[in-house]
Amino acid sequence: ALLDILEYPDPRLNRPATPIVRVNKDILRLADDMAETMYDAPGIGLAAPQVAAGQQLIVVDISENRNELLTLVNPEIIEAHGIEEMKEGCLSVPGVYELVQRAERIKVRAQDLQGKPLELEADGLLAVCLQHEIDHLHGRIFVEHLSRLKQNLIRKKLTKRQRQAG
Ligand SMILES: O=C(O)C[C@@H](Cc1ccccc1)C(=O)SCC(=O)c1ccccc1
Ligand SMILES: [Zn+2]
Repeated sequence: ALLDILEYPDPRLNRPATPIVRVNKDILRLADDMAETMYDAPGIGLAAPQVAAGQQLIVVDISENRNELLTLVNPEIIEAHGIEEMKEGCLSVPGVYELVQRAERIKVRAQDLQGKPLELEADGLLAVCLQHEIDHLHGRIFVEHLSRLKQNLIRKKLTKRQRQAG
């Protein structure tokens, strides 16, 4: 099912997600709904806090044909190297695209939906997207990497937009 994506500055976006102890059918359903919601948005990633779910679960698909879904349970960055800048967007901050500095290459440890441990190395867009999604699990939005001034402008713009939307 399509889920509602929370919009900045919703306080639920700043709440750290809790680790998933056991992947049960509710988590499987959430992962499925998150993937459907990501493809529909469209986006290249989505984190559970963005759909008001407080679990450590993210979905990512940066493929051209939108058919290489990556679902990560309790993901954590265990290695980070270099620095790169990339323009980022966020489904919770519609219409805002800003340059953000992140690690150029990372190693991520997680579990898959069968609860099996997995480790993956990433660079380029996948590394940026994984860092962006894992930030969401810690209650961090990409705009928080920007200047205070920019954050205030974005907050004003979005709250005005939300008022108009009624
Ligand atoms: O809010 C999110 O987590 C989704 C976000 C992920 C992301 C985008 C760019 C850099 C880092 C992380 C998005 O997918 S925003 C939409 C977007 O960037 C996009 C949408 C369709 C095709 C390609 C990109
Ligand atoms: Zn985001």
